[in-house]
Amino acid sequence: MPSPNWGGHGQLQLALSFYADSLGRPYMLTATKITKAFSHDVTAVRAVSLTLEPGRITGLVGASGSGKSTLLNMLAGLADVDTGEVRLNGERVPGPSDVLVAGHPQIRLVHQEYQLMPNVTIRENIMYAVRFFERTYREGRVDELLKRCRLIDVQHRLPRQVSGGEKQRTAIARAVADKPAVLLLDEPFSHLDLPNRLLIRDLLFDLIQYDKTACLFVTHDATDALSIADTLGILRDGRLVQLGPPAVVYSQPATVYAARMTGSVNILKAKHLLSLGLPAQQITESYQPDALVCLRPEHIQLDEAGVAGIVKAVFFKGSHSEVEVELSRYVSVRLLTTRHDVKAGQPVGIRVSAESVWPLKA
Ligand SMILES: Nc1ncnc2c1ncn2[C@@H]1O[C@H](COP(=O)(O)OP(=O)(O)OP(=O)(O)O)[C@@H](O)[C@H]1O
Repeated sequence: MPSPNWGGHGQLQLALSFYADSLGRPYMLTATKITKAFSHDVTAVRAVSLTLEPGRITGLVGASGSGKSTLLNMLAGLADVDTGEVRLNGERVPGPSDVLVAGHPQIRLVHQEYQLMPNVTIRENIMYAVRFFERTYREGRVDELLKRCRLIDVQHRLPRQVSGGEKQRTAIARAVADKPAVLLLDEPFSHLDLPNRLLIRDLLFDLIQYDKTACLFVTHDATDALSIADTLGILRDGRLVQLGPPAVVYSQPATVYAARMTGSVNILKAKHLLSLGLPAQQITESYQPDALVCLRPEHIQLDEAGVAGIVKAVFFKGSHSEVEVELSRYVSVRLLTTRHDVKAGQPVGIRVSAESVWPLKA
């Protein structure tokens, strides 16, 4: 049982405070219609509402400038909201203009630049977060985190003497060291090579499940969000345009932007579905001719008996290839195949099922 050196907290209350409020309810962060403008023509976040639940991961995907960092800062109590509110288990999270020291003790934000203390070791950086706890617990917790974050071999080095991935893992270890209720991460996977991305993804998943932290991370690349998040949000121009389970957002994107932000996609006018061999009656009954629809590449198959086209390009992706097929002067589509014998210029046939076509808003 951990017991920090500050007075006033009974041990039971402290133990509860790691996972729940004083009534024993698990921590939940809610944002209700929060908005932030920097000037009359720059509104970075517009009426965003979301809930972060214990042990669950929410990923927010948005292009550069879509308001991700501003949103994180408001959720962490590091920026004032103009309108709306952020609450942790019903209690308002104050902004910097309401308190002397900005930030909430139960909410941690890991920045893109890691913000490690440059002149102390990796171990001491993590230790700092649990400096108020008694020595035995403190040492044990740091050892545990060094092990889980695979930092044991570099623990006595300074931040400048370790790799980007090791710095990122140190920043995460430091942020979760005293088991905050909420962990917010700004682009945790950027600037990292694939092995490090996978390591951090697995590490986060593990830490959040284990400590029942409510987690939100923002990214401009949906690949990681799709694989780790329980809920996926799409942010555009400060607005949350879609929020739901990753599989739903991926297969039923609300808008063209949501479709493009979540992976490779074919976006067509409904009238061009005729070139894909879909029945004319079904198309005219379901869509206006110029309505936009989308079709993921994996839902188009190569099939000799299908609609004829010519391969324009083949992009090798390791486990599969993405193949661009021209079907007419106006219509080309991308499809996925595990075949390695497909070459540019080759005539092929393709097949699509009508159920995999999804209508989009512009
Ligand atoms: N301090 C500020 N003053 C004025 N405008 C700002 C300020 N901070 C951010 N902005 C503007 O608000 C908008 C959202 O910025 P924000 O940094 O939140 O986006 P982001 O999605 O995190 O971008 P990136 O992925 O490039 O980091 C942008 O148009 C940005 O130029």
